[in-house]
Amino acid sequence: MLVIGLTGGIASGKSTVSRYLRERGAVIIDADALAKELVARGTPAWQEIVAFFGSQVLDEAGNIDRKRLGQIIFVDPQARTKLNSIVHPKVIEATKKRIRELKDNDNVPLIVVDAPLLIEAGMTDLVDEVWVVAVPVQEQLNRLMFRDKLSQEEAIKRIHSQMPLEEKLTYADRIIDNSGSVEETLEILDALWKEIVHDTEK
Ligand SMILES: CC(C)(COP(=O)(O)OP(=O)(O)OC[C@H]1O[C@@H](n2cnc3c(N)ncnc32)[C@H](O)[C@@H]1O)[C@@H](O)C(=O)NCCC(=O)NCCS
Ligand SMILES: Nc1ncnc2c1ncn2[C@@H]1O[C@H](COP(=O)(O)OP(=O)(O)OP(=O)(O)O)[C@@H](O)[C@H]1O
Repeated sequence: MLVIGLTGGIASGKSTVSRYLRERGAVIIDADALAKELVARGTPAWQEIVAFFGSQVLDEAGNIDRKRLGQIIFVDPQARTKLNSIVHPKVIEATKKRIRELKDNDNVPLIVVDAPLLIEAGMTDLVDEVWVVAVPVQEQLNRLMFRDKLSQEEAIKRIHSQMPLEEKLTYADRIIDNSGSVEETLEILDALWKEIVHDTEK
């Protein structure tokens, strides 16, 4: 069973790609969602985050205030490294476990690990192929500012908090060009799906 690691910069279009693959029958492991579960109130990761960042990153109910934490880690590399060191090992373990469970299920045609930091977090060993969703940085910036209602300065900081696209591309087994319309990307994926499912049935 093929395990694909789907990655790409912030707002490059990973969710758009993974939604299509899910509709075709792939099972998606969403690393952002796993990370969210792993920092739920009272968990060991939550405790470590509160110990380091203080209660300024909690909302009134004691949950992590993601907006607040984001405002810190996207501008402060040391804080980001610390958060990553708390969360990433746990995301890796949870992803490994989920892949093992899914591999025991014969009905799953394709497993997709949707992880924005697949390469940065050292998760490429968990997957058979790395797919990188690519958009020119100016287009990425426009889409990010529009989607998350960020200023240009805030959006640039977020983009710069990740590995540059050119470096990500050196890890890519396949590059998914999402610079055109969504319809064009879906056509690319359609062809890719036929090729992959055909290959795995051989
Ligand atoms: C920083 C946090 C609090 C922001 O939460 P928020 O709900 O606003 O955003 P969300 O989780 O949807 O992430 C949006 C995007 O930001 C980027 N991003 C998230 N965390 C990071 C990070 N540590 N470094 C660089 N980019 C990141 C990703 O492209 C992601 O898709 C949250 O993303 C977080 O806890 N990040 C650390 C966990 C992580 O590394 N997740 C990715 C697993 S591969
Ligand atoms: N081909 C496209 N043309 C125009 N807009 C697009 C295209 N693909 C995606 N978008 C839009 O760009 C934004 C970012 O896309 P998406 O949310 O899929 O990115 P992502 O990589 O999953 O983001 P994140 O890293 O934050 O998880 C969304 O508002 C989406 O609707």
